[in-house]
Amino acid sequence: MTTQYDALLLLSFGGPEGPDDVIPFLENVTRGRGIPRERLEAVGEHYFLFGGVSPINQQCRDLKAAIEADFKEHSMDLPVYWGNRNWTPYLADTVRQMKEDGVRRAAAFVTSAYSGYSTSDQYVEDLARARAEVPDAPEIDKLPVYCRRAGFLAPFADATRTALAGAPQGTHLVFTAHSVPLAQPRRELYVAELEEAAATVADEAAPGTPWALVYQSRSGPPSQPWLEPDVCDHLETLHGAGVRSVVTVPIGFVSDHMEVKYDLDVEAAAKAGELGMQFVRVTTPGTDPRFAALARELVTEAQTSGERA
Ligand SMILES: CC1=C(CCC(=O)O)c2cc3nc(cc4[nH]c(cc5[nH]c(cc1n2)c(C)c5CCC(=O)O)c(CCC(=O)O)c4C)C(CCC(=O)O)=C3C
Ligand SMILES: [Fe+2]
Repeated sequence: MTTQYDALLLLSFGGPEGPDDVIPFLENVTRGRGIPRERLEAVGEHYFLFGGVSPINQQCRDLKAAIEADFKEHSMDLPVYWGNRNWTPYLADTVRQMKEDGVRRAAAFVTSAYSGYSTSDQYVEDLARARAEVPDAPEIDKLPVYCRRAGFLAPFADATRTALAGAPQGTHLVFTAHSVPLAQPRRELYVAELEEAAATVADEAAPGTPWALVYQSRSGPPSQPWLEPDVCDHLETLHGAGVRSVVTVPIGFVSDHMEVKYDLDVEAAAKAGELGMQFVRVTTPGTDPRFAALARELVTEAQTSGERA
């Protein structure tokens, strides 16, 4: 079976772009999800610390431009659209625009590499909901998860190798991903894919270097169990074991958005500082040309195999 796509949709999370956006954005993210008010207020402060601007939207604009440049270079003649779950440009508005432009069948490249509810299934639900709002909406297939692909892993491996080259003997690698509730559907697969990705990057960057996969950015009520250990607790454990230097690899993310810039660069870095540990955080794939090219590879493969997520 072959599928012909006539557009690529970059599908992302969305983030506020000014102080007045912060609270409405957080309300969009947490609607009906039982996140305690105190947690919302605390996370609001993370955004206000950065002027109410999340880096994620500009990162999406930059990735879209990188994908367009890659398409052009490889004579791939597909328009690229961008829509978000939680902030403008809202997905439904993008789908409406695609429909008006005559798009019939699009492939969606999601800014998350893994299987699981938050990382994959929720984006599929977003697509269905947005399409339901638009009469005669184009078909939109989510492209397969890409956590095993070189276009995603090689930029991490290179950045990790470089960071380790400047770090002292005895440095540990700390891979981080967004925590999710233990009860979340498909949590086991999410964890298994993260473990595999971390092992691959550790092995490519520095075989034999001690590493662990830990979690960050937990929310939800304290009574609800989420994936652990938290990165800050892990730093304490390492410190107790005599480790004095870590290189942190945010393997669960594709760009240096707020969960990276605050939860790692501010919070975890401060924790390491208190403990007297050296803390280096490596960059995510972002607009690495190999990552931009991955969108084209996945579209091309989907067109020839008909494989979908
Ligand atoms: C697995 C996962 C990813 C990785 C996959 C992916 O990248 O999509 C991710 C990414 C992101 N999460 C982000 C922001 C937030 N996530 C929240 C809340 C939650 N995240 C969850 C999971 C994940 N989240 C979950 C289970 C919740 C609880 C509520 C719910 O069940 O949905 C909240 C509410 C406040 C709080 O409690 O933290 C905020 C503000 C941003 C934007 C950053 C920016 O602005 O730059 C990004 C990229
Ligand atoms: Fe999140």
